[in-house]
Amino acid sequence: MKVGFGCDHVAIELKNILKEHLEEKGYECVDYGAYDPNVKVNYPEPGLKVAEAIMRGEVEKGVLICGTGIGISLAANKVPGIRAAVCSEPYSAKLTVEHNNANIIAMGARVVGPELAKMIVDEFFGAKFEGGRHAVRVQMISDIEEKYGAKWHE
Ligand SMILES: O=C(CO)[C@H](O)[C@H](O)[C@H](O)COP(=O)(O)O
Repeated sequence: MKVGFGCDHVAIELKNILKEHLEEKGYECVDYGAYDPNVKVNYPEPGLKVAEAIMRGEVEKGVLICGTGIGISLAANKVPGIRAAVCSEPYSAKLTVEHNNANIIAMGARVVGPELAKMIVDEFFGAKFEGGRHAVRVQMISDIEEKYGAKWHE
């Protein structure tokens, strides 16, 4: 599976740790920045890049990291079809795939340490969407996007 990574300048170290962690497990990781901790990057930029990469089919899922994981996920979720979930523990990371069919996991470099972050991504990428009643609810989220005229386009 190809995974897109994005972060702002405060989360580069954790991004690199998680990239290496997933690459050791056989995932192909595509890095959409930020790259240099000394160059400030506004979190909506990487959030948008990874979200659009998923919608274009360049990568299958994404990992987004900023100080809290919140801002970067808010940006990504503005792209129709994106379901980015901020998780600070593994249980939610598993359930957000099983129940919400999340395609991006977001977390905060100022919130979780590297070992917990690895557990979070392991649960996220190891989980499978359960469909059934959950598919009805995920479709309702898509219906809200459509109600307000949000449609994915290049
Ligand atoms: O988590 C955040 C946004 O959702 C943090 O506010 C940013 O990552 C952080 O603020 C960026 O670092 P800065 O030095 O405060 O610009």
